[in-house]
Amino acid sequence: MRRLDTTEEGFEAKLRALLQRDEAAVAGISDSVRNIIADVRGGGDAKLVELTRKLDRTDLSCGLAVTEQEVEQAIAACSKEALDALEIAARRIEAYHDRQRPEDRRWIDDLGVTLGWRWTPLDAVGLYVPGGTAAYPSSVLMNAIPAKVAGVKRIVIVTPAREGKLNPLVLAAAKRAGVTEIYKIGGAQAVAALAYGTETIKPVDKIVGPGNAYVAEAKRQVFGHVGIDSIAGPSEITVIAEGGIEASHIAADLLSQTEHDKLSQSILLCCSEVLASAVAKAVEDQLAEHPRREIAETAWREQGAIIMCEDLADAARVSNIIAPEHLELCVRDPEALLPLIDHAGAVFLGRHTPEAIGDYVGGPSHVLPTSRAARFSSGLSVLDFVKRMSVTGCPEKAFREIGPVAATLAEIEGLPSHAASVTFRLEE
Ligand SMILES: NC(=O)c1ccc[n+]([C@@H]2O[C@H](COP(=O)([O-])OP(=O)(O)OC[C@H]3O[C@@H](n4cnc5c(N)ncnc54)[C@H](O)[C@@H]3O)[C@@H](O)[C@H]2O)c1
Ligand SMILES: N[C@H](CO)Cc1c[nH]c[nH+]1
Ligand SMILES: [Zn+2]
Repeated sequence: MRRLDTTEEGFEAKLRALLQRDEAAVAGISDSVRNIIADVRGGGDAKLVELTRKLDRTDLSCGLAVTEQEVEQAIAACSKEALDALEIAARRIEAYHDRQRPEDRRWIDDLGVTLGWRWTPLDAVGLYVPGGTAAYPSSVLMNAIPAKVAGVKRIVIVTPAREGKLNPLVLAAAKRAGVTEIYKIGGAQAVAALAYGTETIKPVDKIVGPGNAYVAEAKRQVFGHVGIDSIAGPSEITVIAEGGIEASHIAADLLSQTEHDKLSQSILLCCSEVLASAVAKAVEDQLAEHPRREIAETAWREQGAIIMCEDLADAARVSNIIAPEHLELCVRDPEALLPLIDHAGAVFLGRHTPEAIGDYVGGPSHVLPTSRAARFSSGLSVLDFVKRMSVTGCPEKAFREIGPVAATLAEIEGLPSHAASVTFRLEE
C-alpha cells in the first residue's frame, strides 16, 4: 500500500503512476488474448472445448450449452433464502431500469418537415458473467435486466464453469432475468465465440459485462466487429472519509473491492492522520483472517493507497483524477460534496451506503467503467441495449424549399448523383 500526500512534491505524477495499473498487465497478456481469439475464429467449438479444458479444467465435449433441465435442477438446489434475496434484488434493479427507457420524439418544424427519432432494441447481445475466482449471480441480474427492459430478444450468457460446475444461483438468476441461452465458457475464448460465432453459438451484435483482464482485453480487441459497453475490468473503490467514521467499516469497504482480483485497486482519501492510521491497521487486522487473503492482500499491497488531502474539496479534486469505478462519500454531508464530483462510475452517499449495496441491491447496474474510463463513459444501462434512428419526412412544399440547398451543397462536394436525386424531383 502506498501513502501519499497531496502537498508533497510531484504528487500528481506519483498518483498517475499509481493509476497506471492495468496498462502494464494488459501489455503482458494482449498477445495471448489475440492468439486465443484467432484460435476460436479458426477452430470453432473444438477449440473452445480444448481451451476450456486447459484454462478452466472443464470437459465440455458433451456440449457447451446449459440445458433447460440443468436450469430447473439448479433452481431446485437453491435455498429459499437465496431465491428470496435474488427476487428482491431483481425487482429493485427492474424498477430502476424501467425509468431509464428513452422516449421516441416526433415534431414538425416551421417548414412542415417531420423530424424526430425512434429507439429500437438490439437483436442479440452477449453478456459476460465472471466466474473465475468467484461466482456472480448478481452480475447476471445487473447485465440481463437492463437488456430485457430494453426489449432485446436474444440474450446470451457466457460464464466459465469452474471444474465443470456452475453456481446454481447463477442459473436461477438467468432464468429470472429472461436469458435465452447460456454457455459454460469464459475468458477471451468466450468473448471470441460471441463475436465471431462457432458451430453452436450464433454471433451477437454487442458484448457487455465485467470480467478479469483477459476478458477486458478481449472485448477491446473485438470492438468494431461487435459493439461493447465500457471496459469493466478489475474492480476499484475510492473512499472519501471524514474523521469520526468507524475505521473498521472503511477498511471493510476498501477490502470489499480488493477481494475481487489481485489487480483490483482501493484508495482512501482523507484529511485526518488519526483516521488514516486507524484504517491502515484495521485493513491489516481484517486481512489476517480473510478467506480470500491471497487475492485481497496482493491487491492492497500492490495497488492500494491512502492519500492525505488538505480538505474535502481537495479530496474531490483527487477523486476526479482517479475517476474510480465506485466512489463512497463517507462524510457527514455527502450532498454538499456531490456537486464537486465529476467523474466516477457510481457514487454512494453517506456512511450507511457501503458500496456493497450497489453491488447487489441498490438498483443501478454494478457493471461500471474501470481504469479511469469513468472520465468518458458510464455504467451499463438500458441505453446500452438500444439504438436511436433519426426520422425525416418532407411534404412536397417543404422539399421544394430545402431541396435546392441540398442540391447546391452536393454540387460543391462534387457529387452529381446526390444533386440529381434532388433536382429531378424539383423539375417534376
Ligand atoms: N467492473 C465491474 O463492473 C465488475 C463487476 C463484477 C466483477 N468484476 C471483475 O470481474 C473479474 C472476475 O474475474 P475472475 O477471474 O474471477 O473471472 P472471469 O470470468 O472474468 O475470468 C476467468 C477466465 O479468465 C481466463 N483466464 C484466467 N487465466 C488465464 C490465462 N493465464 N490465460 C488465458 N486465460 C485465462 C479463463 O478463461 C477463465 O475462464 C474481477 O476482476 C472483478 O473485479 C468487475
Ligand atoms: N464490485 C463488483 C463490480 O466491480 C460487482 C460485484 C458483484 N458481486 C460483488 N461485487
Ligand atoms: Zn464487489
